[in-house]
Amino acid sequence: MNTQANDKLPMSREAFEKALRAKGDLYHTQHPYHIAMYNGQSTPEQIRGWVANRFYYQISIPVKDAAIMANCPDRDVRRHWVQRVLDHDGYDGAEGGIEAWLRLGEAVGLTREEILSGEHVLPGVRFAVDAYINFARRATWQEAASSSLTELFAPTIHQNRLDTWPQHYPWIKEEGYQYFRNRLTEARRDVVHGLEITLDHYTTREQQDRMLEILQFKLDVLWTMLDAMTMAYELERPPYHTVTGEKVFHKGLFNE
Ligand SMILES: O=C(O)c1cc(C(=O)O)c2c(n1)C(=O)C(=O)c1cc(C(=O)O)[nH]c1-2
Repeated sequence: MNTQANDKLPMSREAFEKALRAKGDLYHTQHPYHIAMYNGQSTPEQIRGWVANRFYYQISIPVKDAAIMANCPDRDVRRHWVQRVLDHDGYDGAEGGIEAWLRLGEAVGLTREEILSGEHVLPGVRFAVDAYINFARRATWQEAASSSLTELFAPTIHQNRLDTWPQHYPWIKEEGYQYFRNRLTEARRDVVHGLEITLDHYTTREQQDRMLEILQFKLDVLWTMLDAMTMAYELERPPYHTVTGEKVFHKGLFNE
């Protein structure tokens, strides 16, 4: 049997979806920074560092989604996709995810001003998030859309936080948890649409393999953000720590 030729056969829709879901093994749920957070081993400073840094991801998501729409000539897709921007930015009658994240920030003891200033955002986090935005700007809309599919694995991580954080961190105010609650339904809905686009679009084996690389790229973005936070808040080696304790790293250049 010529296995090489067989290797090139496209995966069925089911097999392709299974291969995508298998990437969940590499989701940032497995990162030691996250493991520490839901095992109750994180200090308030580590939680605050995570919330302040993740804010940069939160404000970048709608920019990324608007970039996807800007490249998409399909009106039906845009009608669906625009909901993601509204989910984060909010609209009349709905405060949106960015506002909910700011409340999470306040609930863990940060001020709105310090979150909004971006002063805590580490260069490694910025570069990782910017890579995601830039990918969405340059890729085809289908490729950019499918890169959101790490969201397949996100409801578990949000639920996990809701299940474990209140017991471990009684000092976090209850109103901070609304973001995670909202995402349980929003992410599940996003995934249905993202998966439909992805399973329809990648039909040759070569394309399917490329899509798995795209998903790996996105996993790399998420993992790298936590690596930067590990250096700063666990190993206490933030950038320039050999020179100064000041947060001298750049801010205010992009997306702010
Ligand atoms: O807290 C998390 O672990 C997590 C992960 C992800 C993800 O997998 O990219 C998203 C979110 N949260 C999230 O809240 C969110 O709105 C979101 C949008 C997207 C995306 O790629 O379009 N990912 C994520």
